Amino acid sequence: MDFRSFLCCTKPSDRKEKGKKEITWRIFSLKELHAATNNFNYDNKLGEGGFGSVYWGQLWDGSQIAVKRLKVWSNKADMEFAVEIEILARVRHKNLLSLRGYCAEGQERLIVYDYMPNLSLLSHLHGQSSSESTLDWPRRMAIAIGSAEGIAYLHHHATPHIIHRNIKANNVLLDEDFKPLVADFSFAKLMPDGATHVTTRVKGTLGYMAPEYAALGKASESCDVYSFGILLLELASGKKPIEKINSTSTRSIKEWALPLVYARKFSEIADPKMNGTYVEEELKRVIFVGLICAHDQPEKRLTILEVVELLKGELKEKFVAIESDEMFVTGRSADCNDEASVADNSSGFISEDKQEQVQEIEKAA
Ligand SMILES: Nc1ncnc2c1ncn2[C@@H]1O[C@H](COP(=O)(O)OP(=O)(O)OP(=O)(O)O)[C@@H](O)[C@H]1O
Repeated sequence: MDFRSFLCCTKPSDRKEKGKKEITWRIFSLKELHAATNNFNYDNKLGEGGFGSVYWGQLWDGSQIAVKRLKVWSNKADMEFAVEIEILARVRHKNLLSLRGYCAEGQERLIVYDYMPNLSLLSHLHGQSSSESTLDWPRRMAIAIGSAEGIAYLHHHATPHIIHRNIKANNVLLDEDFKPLVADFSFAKLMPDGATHVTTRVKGTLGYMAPEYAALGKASESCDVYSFGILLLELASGKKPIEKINSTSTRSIKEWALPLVYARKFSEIADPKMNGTYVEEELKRVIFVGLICAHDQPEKRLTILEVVELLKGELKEKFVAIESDEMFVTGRSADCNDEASVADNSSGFISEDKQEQVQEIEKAA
């Protein structure tokens, strides 16, 4: 199917707010995007992902944009492009990076977003901005709550519900006030009404993938919750989801954090870059919620709505129950059995091509 037929129902939306008509996105010409990005100049390049490269640009009105340009055209890539546009055009929430527009001319496929001046959470935790200690504790809490609210919109308010399938620190972008915006819907799936999961070809990032999804391709909202749990642990500790401990083995963030939680040594989990300046109760909350979200058994995980409330300090009784969960009181829990310890992939990125053995069934349960 050509993307044009796929997008036949996706028109720039007119939203009436207080009598004002707001056009939320539009179609860009290739010429306009060439002009905005200085012909996709290398100096404008912000980074590269599975879909292609992302460039900074400026439009004639002075507004700054980020343009994602498809690497190599293929029918499959065209379809993924259409899926991302289709999903982006549906979502509008303060914590989701929305669509500014797209361009499809010849074999060129480009997606246009607002530029996020503070780039990704990854760059502040582990990348070029990490030495500047830009993330104090209040900022980390606001990022945790805001991104959970963005995901809650996808899981509970969008129609049909949407699973993101690639929640990770590179996909949480930060605006000028460090407000988080969940981005990158290239792997997202629309959940058929009433379905508990969809079985699909595995795509995602090692270290963030729920075990039942990595092994069986069973994707559901709770897979996003798992990934978000890993993200919470990363945000609290500044550690990467998977760490190389010697030339042959790796350790997941869960394997590292759980023994410290058994010993209730929360200060040893806290990111040293915060120099001890965090709210202990909140740190504990982020760690317990992160670990229970990243439980190997999907039924033990929380819903993202519960996550939002718990992070805000609500659902006190639920939190007491979480703290005394067997995961945190027994010795080494069987829960450390995630894909991280068996897989070592330097990019951490799983594309469909590397997973040809997993059959795409696309069947609603
Ligand atoms: N709107 C934006 N504003 C600022 N930077 C952005 C924007 N969108 C993407 N980027 C940056 O561009 C880079 C590439 O992003 P992209 O979403 O293509 O890939 P990724 O998330 O790094 O990897 P993957 O494709 O594996 O998910 C990232 O470093 C991201 O921080």
